[in-house]
Amino acid sequence: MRQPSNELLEDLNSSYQYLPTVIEGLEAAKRSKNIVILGAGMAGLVAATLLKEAGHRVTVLEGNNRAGGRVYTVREPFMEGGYLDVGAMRIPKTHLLTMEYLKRFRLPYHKFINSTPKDYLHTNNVTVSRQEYEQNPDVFNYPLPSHEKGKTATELFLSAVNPFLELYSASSSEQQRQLLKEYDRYSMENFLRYNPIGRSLSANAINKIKVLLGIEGFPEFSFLSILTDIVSTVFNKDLEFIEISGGNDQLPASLVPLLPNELFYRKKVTRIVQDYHGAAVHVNDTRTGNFEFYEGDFIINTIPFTVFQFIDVLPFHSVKFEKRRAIRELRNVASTKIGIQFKTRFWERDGLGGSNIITDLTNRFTYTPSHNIGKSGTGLLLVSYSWEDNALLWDSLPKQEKINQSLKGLAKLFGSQVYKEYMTGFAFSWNLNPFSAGCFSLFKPNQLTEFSEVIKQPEGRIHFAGEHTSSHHGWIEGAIESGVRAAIEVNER
Ligand SMILES: Cc1cc2nc3c(=O)[nH]c(=O)nc-3n(C[C@H](O)[C@H](O)[C@H](O)COP(=O)(O)OP(=O)(O)OC[C@H]3O[C@@H](n4cnc5c(N)ncnc54)[C@H](O)[C@@H]3O)c2cc1C
Ligand SMILES: N[C@@H](Cc1ccccc1)C(=O)O
Repeated sequence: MRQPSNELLEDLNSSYQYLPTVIEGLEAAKRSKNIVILGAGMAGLVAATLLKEAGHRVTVLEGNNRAGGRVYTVREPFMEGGYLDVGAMRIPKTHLLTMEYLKRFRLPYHKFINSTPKDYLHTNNVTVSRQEYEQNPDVFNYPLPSHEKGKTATELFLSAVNPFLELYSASSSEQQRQLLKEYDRYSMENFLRYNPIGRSLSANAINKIKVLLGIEGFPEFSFLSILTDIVSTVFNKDLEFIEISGGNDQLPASLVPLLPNELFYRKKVTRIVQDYHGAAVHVNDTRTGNFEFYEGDFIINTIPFTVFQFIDVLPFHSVKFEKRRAIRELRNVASTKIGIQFKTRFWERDGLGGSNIITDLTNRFTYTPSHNIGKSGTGLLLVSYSWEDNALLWDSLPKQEKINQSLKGLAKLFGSQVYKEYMTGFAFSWNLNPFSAGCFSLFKPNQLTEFSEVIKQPEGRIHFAGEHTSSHHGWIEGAIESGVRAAIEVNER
């Protein structure tokens, strides 16, 4: 997909400003402070290491038994070194903060193949390659009016959004602010249906876009957020992606050794109490069952707002009303990933070494691995990757039934060989994960305008980081951006 106007993306992207701090570190602490950091995902780990390097005393409290959070690579129950990035799987090379950390830790990486002309696309019971589809966009027989025929989902989508992007690019800064406020009212569905600036699309054309551009699960979410977070990234064919060779969890794992005496696991935060003296964090140690508390001058919270709702913050009025509203209303969309290990890499016989298969089956997106292409031995497929409504469906099934159903969908593309090739499988629902209650934050209409600033503002001694407080929702880049921002804020207090 052609990148929507760079101007809109650059205006909404504020991570680049933090690159110097990632490279050079924070300014030395004027006064060493005690800082308690909640969560050892990428945001917490980045904030903690920067503040420790600057001379502060940090304590990181992680509720789970591992660091990394939503960067999560699964190696069990797979054999022969098979692994699956169940969380973050691809890193855009334009995500400079993330790329800087890969460089710092000398982490090996290779191209993540995000789409190829040979990708299978399967909708309305028709299977063709991406190349065939792009040559004949009507191959899936979507019932469309004549003026919408002959166009791919991307072309239909761009025909609807380009007038807005062009108006935005041609506007002054003040006019752009007004445009964002005005267009923030729209969900993706309503923008496409009632397009205030261009030609509205038919319901069937919108369905073609939702299925093939992956937004079928959350059309009621913000037009602007889906456009900037999703469609301009994972469906942008000009964007190059990489993955860390051996699993993306090596990135958080590289930060952990920098915190040998500061990082504590299975410390589930239950309460925060702050006053003009300082702040205390109450935890339940899930190993011993003991209740403990940790005191500090300041707190950096990276826990996603979803599960943060289970944490008491006292005194009640030390958190302003608008922040509490954002904590209640900001969603983490659901996502499920199902990985299956097979005896051979049978998909490579169809030329699908590294590919992104898109279907309207319950599997939705299938990715063949971008590593070990052409090598003999077992192969590990991300058989199903789904978001929001498409993902919630999978929560209705027990684990083995998830595996069986995803195999059934795969057999529609590769035949019954999938059953003979099957070795073992793994399924993970981020919606059912007690440490995130979802996959990544995504604004609903009006939340870009109403929440963008309030969600990252400190509340007394509590600072807020995490991908949801960043300009890159749903990306490691956003977590790093927010960790650096919060570290700068606390370092300067
Ligand atoms: C399925 C999926 C696919 C993704 N794909 C990509 C991708 O391809 N590329 C990309 O760049 N990004 C991707 N992301 C997004 C990326 O993984 C996240 O944006 C990033 O990892 C979030 O980091 P964080 O530190 O903000 O939050 P988290 O990683 O969620 O860290 C928060 C930490 O807080 C802990 N915690 C929660 N509750 C408590 C509590 N009560 N007490 C103590 N600790 C607690 C959690 O265990 C966790 O470790 C994906 C995410 C998912 C889920
Ligand atoms: N970054 C994740 C999820 C995501 C996609 C698009 C937008 C926001 C988040 C992925 O690449 O799959």
